[in-house]
Amino acid sequence: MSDELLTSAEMGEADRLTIAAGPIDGIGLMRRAGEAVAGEVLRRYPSAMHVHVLCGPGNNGGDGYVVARILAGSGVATTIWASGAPRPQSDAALAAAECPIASRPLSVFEAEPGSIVVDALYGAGLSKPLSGDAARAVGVATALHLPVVAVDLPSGVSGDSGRVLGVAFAAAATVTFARKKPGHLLLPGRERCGDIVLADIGIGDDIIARLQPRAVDNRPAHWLRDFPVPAVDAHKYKRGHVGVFSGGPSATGAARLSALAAARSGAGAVTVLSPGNAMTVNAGHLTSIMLSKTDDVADIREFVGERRPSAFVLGPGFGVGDKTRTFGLALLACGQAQDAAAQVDGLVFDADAITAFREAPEILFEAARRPNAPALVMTPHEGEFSRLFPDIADDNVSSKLDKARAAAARANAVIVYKGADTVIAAPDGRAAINSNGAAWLATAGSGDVLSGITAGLLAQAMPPFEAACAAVWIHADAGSRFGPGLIAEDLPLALVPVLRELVEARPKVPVG
Ligand SMILES: NC(=O)C1=CN([C@@H]2O[C@H](COP(=O)(O)OP(=O)(O)OC[C@H]3O[C@@H](n4cnc5c(N)ncnc54)[C@H](OP(=O)(O)O)[C@@H]3O)[C@@H](O)[C@H]2O)[C@@H](O)CC1
Ligand SMILES: Nc1ncnc2c1ncn2[C@@H]1O[C@H](COP(=O)(O)OP(=O)(O)O)[C@@H](O)[C@H]1O
Ligand SMILES: [K+]
Repeated sequence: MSDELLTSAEMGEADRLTIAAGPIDGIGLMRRAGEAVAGEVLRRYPSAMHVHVLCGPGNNGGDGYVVARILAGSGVATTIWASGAPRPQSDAALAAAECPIASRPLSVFEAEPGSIVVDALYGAGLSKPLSGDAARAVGVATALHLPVVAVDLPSGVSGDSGRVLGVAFAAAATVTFARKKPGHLLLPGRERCGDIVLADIGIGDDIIARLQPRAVDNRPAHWLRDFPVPAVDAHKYKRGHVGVFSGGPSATGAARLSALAAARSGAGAVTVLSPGNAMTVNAGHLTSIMLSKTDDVADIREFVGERRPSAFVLGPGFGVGDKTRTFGLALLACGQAQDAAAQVDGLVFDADAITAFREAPEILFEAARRPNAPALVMTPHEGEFSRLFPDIADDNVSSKLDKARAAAARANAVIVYKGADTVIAAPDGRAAINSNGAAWLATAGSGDVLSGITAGLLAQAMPPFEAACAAVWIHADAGSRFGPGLIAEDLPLALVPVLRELVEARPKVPVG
């Protein structure tokens, strides 16, 4: 599997372990890295007249000297612009010594329209914002609209966080090695990378496995084996029953969107739990989805005892107030009931169910930490995240990945930190970054659909982290396929072809 994401520290360790295991040494890895980049330049720009290779002082620059040697050897006019000499005896110094082209100082870098830039200034070792000659080089490339091929990362982009330190190149393509890094998927880094090419430079899967990376690029391979399909003897309640709480008479649509999505995702039964004063409105808009009057905690208990739901959605359109907190805490206490049948497997708290706890988040976290509490998945967008986790949100150094993980650990919940680069994190540190979305999903009610898909999968006994990862991927795939014109009402039906392909692919995934 090659979807693991490596931090720069993990990549350095992979490098070290590979060299220690032999037979490939540091300069060997560097030669392979440079060969991969040069190959990509020649493949993309076969008639390039002139390539400018910008080399930094570290190993990223070392890769650049290899690229320049190979391009020049292929007959391409190549100029090296160097920022500082490599450290003596380093692999980069060896690579520079093997390169027959004299370098010119980066401080006088100039280029002509139509030429190509290879950015080998800084990669995993980026330690501060780009300034001086490097920042000027970014300006030159940008002003002339020169295609840039970045080595490992566009200089200026942090591989761990995807942040831009100062300024950064906007590459047409980025060639990285062994595994992608979080900064290739997190924004704004993702946008600066262009096409990402993953090159095998001889760092084996066994080495990566020894590092036990905890973050992945969210793809079906990670959760498909847990993806539910109905058993031959299924009946509707065996497929899982989801309860979705509705808001008052003028705020019922969000719950219905969520309910429809839960049903499309395979829950055998879905009930909208409506306040008495919104029953008529809801009844007028529901067909296969059931409806039950729910005004207080006693109504919830009765529903749980009699109808045996396995998952709930609380929050979409529900309103922020005492009732939201009371309902949320009552749901989290479901596992504490004496009646074992009153066990609820999973809860999805979205929107108002998150905001409602902004003044006293600890009460929510404590309830979620209690033994036997149902598994909790929370799906905050950026605003909701900062209401529940203000200190984590305000941290200007941590990545979105780190933030989601910290929040998951604190809340004992799976956190789906939404956005164009949604991060899913579990309390145990596992995390995934989603990259198959599209901006078409930025439409009102889209998040309500996501919470419904998540609950639908939870109700079918999919484990919470996997259910959340699957829901995010499925939602994003449906939205990207639908494309222009998408509104949230379209999403439940747009799930159908996505689900069909997953079900068809499922048996091919090795179990174990
Ligand atoms: N690991 C592997 O498996 C493999 C790794 N490989 C390659 O190695 C790369 C990592 O190399 P690396 O560790 O030497 O770091 P690199 O990115 O060259 O930067 C360090 C130098 O830049 C300097 N510097 C940093 N930021 C700066 C700034 N803004 N402005 C000015 N200076 C700045 C920094 O200075 P310092 O922080 O020490 O002050 C230091 O001198 C990796 O991206 C990949 O391309 C491949 O060869 C294949 C195998
Ligand atoms: N630019 C984007 N690219 C990909 N996905 C996006 C983008 N903008 C929003 N989304 C996704 O759309 C959904 C919006 O959810 P949310 O903000 O809760 O909206 P609402 O409250 O209107 O339902 C989330 O799943 C989010 O990840
Ligand atoms: K670079």
